[in-house]
Amino acid sequence: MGKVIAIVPAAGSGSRMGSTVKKQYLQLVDKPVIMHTLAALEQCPEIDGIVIVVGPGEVALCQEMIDQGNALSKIMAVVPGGDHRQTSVYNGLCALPQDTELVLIHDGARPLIRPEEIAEVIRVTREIGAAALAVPLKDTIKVVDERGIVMATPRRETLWAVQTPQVFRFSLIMQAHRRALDTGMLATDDCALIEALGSPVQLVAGSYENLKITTPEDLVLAEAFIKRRKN
Ligand SMILES: Nc1ccn([C@@H]2O[C@H](COP(=O)(O)OP(=O)(O)OP(=O)(O)O)[C@@H](O)[C@H]2O)c(=O)n1
Ligand SMILES: C[C@](O)(CO)[C@H](O)COP(=O)(O)O
Repeated sequence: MGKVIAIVPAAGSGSRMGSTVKKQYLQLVDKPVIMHTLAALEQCPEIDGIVIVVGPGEVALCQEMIDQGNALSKIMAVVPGGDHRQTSVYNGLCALPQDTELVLIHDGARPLIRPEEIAEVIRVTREIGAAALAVPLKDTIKVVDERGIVMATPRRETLWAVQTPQVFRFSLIMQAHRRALDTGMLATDDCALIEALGSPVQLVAGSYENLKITTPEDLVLAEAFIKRRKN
């Protein structure tokens, strides 16, 4: 069997957080957000290596942070990202070794992922080729026009909020990204690129705790979840 390598896109600007320090480097209880994320990936026995994608000017800073947090032995490379999440992931894909079998993509800004959830998505990907963690939506969703007038109310039972990790066979995700480059498709997650190929993506029920740190209130929630886990 080939290797399972994680790509951690962490090159975003965090505009919705509105803080001077980028959200992936903000302190969350005992360490920066990104270090929580890396620790969970490190602890998952199914993962063989980790490639981190950071802002073009942050490679040295990130490398230094990793060297200081000396419990991280799986980091293979820190590479510069691009203007969009999709470009950052593609840069990570281009840095993977040839013997990679499965690629696991996990947002640097999702620090509450659990090693056992990661392992389950990997297990399902071995059967299907593409899988992602997700949760059923709790709210009723409205589709609106540009004035905010409601156009439709989709049936909630059909709606899931997709998270990361998203895991793919290496050849499949490479094909999907290259096709997106050719067609100019830009998506906010990697599953959408697989869907565009017409290939199946299996969702795996995850946890509402695996939130993405996006706006300031997410930090309050994440801190509460971490403290509850410590107790
Ligand atoms: N050019 C980009 C944009 C995003 N990301 C990463 O993709 C993940 C999810 O993106 P998001 O939460 O949207 O992060 P930002 O783009 O940083 O946030 P915002 O949209 O608020 O600016 C984050 O770990 C982020 O660092 C990335 O690697 N490269
Ligand atoms: C990939 C993702 O985490 C799935 O929820 C998300 O789409 C990435 O960030 P964004 O906030 O949607 O741009």
